[in-house]
Amino acid sequence: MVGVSPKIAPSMLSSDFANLAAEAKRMIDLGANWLHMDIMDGHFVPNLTIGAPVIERLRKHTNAYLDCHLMVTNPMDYVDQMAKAGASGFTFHVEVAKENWQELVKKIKSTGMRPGVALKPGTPVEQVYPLVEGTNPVEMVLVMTVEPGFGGQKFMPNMMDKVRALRNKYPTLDIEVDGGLGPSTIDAAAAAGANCIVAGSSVFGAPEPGDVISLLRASVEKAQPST
Ligand SMILES: O=C(CO)[C@@H](O)[C@H](O)COP(=O)(O)O
Repeated sequence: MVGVSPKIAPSMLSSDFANLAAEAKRMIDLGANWLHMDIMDGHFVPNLTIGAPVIERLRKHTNAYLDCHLMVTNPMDYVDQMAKAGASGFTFHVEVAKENWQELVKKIKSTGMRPGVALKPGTPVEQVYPLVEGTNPVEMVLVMTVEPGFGGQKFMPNMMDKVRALRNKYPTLDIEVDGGLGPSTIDAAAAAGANCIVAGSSVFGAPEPGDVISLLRASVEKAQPST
């Protein structure tokens, strides 16, 4: 498989938010590629987390790629503030961008952030195809493997059909999976074709988080040799 490399992204939702800068450094020192930041507005999902002010403060402590997942009803309202705060990737949900995704992707790109699109478990994968194939395409698809909103939920193996369909169509696309990923579920996700792996509770809850990060990476490398 050419062009995709493993990106292991601990979900900072499971970190000690009171020590976010130290937690971010700890994850990068342990081998994480990205830091996954869950932005929730209490409306698109029934939970409220962090927003641009926290990204901005965290950015002062790390150069890491901040992979921001916007679980919000009005993603357009967040583009400028997230870019100014120092977000690296801006992934919005297709369910709330059916009308304006072209404008949204254009705006995200104009700020220098990398656009991605996410889909909830109940959303057919076909809905994201136009966003990957357009003249101004997204650069990542995030397949939710739990209902968005909370960490610590059970991985939904039937979402692997979506991952497989995307990988078959787009051999070099970054495909991210998020929700319930850990040592017991990574092989299914990697075999289906996911290369960007978000993992919260399995990493932060482990006695040796670095071992889990290494295991996740090894599984992706084994399933998808990148040369
Ligand atoms: O976006 C979300 C939840 O909505 C995720 O990023 C979770 O935070 C992943 O947590 P685990 O399922 O790995 O514990």
